[in-house]
Amino acid sequence: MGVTASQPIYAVEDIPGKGRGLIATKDIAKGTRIISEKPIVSISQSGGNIEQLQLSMHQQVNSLREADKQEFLSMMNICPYNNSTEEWFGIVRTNALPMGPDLDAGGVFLHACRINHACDNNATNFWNENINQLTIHAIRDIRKGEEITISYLSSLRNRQARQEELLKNFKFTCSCRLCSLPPDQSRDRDAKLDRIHEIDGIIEQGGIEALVSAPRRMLGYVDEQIQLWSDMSPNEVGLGRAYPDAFQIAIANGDFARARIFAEKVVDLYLTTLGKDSPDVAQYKELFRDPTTHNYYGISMKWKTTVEDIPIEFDSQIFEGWLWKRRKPVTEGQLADFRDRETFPSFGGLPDQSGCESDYFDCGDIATRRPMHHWCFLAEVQDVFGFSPLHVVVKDVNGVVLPLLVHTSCPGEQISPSKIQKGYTLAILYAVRRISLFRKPFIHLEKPKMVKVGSSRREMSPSLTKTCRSFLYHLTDCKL
Ligand SMILES: C[S@@+](CC[C@H](N)C(=O)[O-])C[C@H]1O[C@@H](n2cnc3c(N)ncnc32)[C@H](O)[C@@H]1O
Repeated sequence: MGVTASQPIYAVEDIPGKGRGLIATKDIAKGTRIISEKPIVSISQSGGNIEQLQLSMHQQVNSLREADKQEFLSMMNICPYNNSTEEWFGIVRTNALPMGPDLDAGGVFLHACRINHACDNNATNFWNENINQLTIHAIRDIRKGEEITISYLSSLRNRQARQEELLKNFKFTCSCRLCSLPPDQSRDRDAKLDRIHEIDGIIEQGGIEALVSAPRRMLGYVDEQIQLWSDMSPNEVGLGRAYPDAFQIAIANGDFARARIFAEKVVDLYLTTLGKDSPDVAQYKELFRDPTTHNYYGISMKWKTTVEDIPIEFDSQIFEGWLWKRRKPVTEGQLADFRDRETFPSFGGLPDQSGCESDYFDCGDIATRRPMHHWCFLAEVQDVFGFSPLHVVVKDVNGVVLPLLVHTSCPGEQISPSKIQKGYTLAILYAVRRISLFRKPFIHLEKPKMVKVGSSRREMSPSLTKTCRSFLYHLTDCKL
């Protein structure tokens, strides 16, 4: 992978209905670098107003070697013009590919700009900052005689959105394999692409905050995106966006093990699409070696793991389940697992009252939100100070001792004093943590029935009382 072709492996030819284009003159293996090229003309968005950009372009074109100038002038122009400056500007506008450190510049490349668009492109373009050149890599095996194509789109959307973007920006109607699918197949694909796009929006909107407040949900979204891509056809560029998201979710929560695996996947993908001399490959190789060097590391340590936590003997389905933290299907009557900190969170792991998205509720609105799964705060009672509201000192599942108030909205249904004693186990279903600056941490409950107390005197109750046991069955059996 990342191989550079030693001789040209393509020829520029006339392509019916598209002007000119690039045709493979040999079989090209996936990952091959087809082109590596410097621009002959470039303009940057930060290079001033339109007159200044036109002047710069004029000077660059006029200083080209005659052969290059003729080649530039033979390039396609989809913009109307009244004079040579406007004509040349139109050529740049039609052909420029993104380049520069922040991709805020556009460059005209003699070879790469002859490549036509396809929504199911077999090659991809990237600006490589290390070698200061634009690269084109094969993202699929390309057969001799096949046209080499890239994507002109900002992202792969549904057919209508793609057609609109291409017509608006490049003045053509795409008739690639994807755009020519029969309506039913196209509808099915479009629904998947719409969902991928929707998830992109959710992840972008959620920002760093959601990576920490709802990491499991966010990881689930990326998992869904990757499954959608695999259902269609593997899309190196789409996956190249999804895996870095998964990496960030893992490392923002201290999950070294998963972060390392995601970093490795990014390296594999980038080797194919960008090549081994790309700065992005170097960056993710370093993150694979030590994920903790990422600046998100340590924002939360909720999922703290080490490299030893990477499972080695699982079959691939179990491994994928572990990697994406997929919820295991529960069978009726199955007891909840005490070691599962999502089902039995510590006090610090409970959802808080803030309106933000969390892994626990279906939406951020306190009035209407519903639990997305079952969870239970378990704690051993260390001391009892009062009953209205319940005021106790407890030790949570992490062994943290803390004073705790349990408020309920129904004063008539307070927990009976006789039910709570030192050494008993307190179990609160769907507990929500509240912390205020001047008060003790507390848990507010809408329904006192959500509190159960067991008389186990053992540390953290593998032998809960019958009440608690049925309560735990309840955790896995009841429908939300
Ligand atoms: C950067 S140029 C590509 C090279 C160009 N075909 C040439 O002859 O120099 C972009 C223009 O090529 C044409 N083009 C690219 N992909 C196409 C496609 N799939 N179908 C039809 N025209 C296409 C459009 O006119 C578009 O504005």
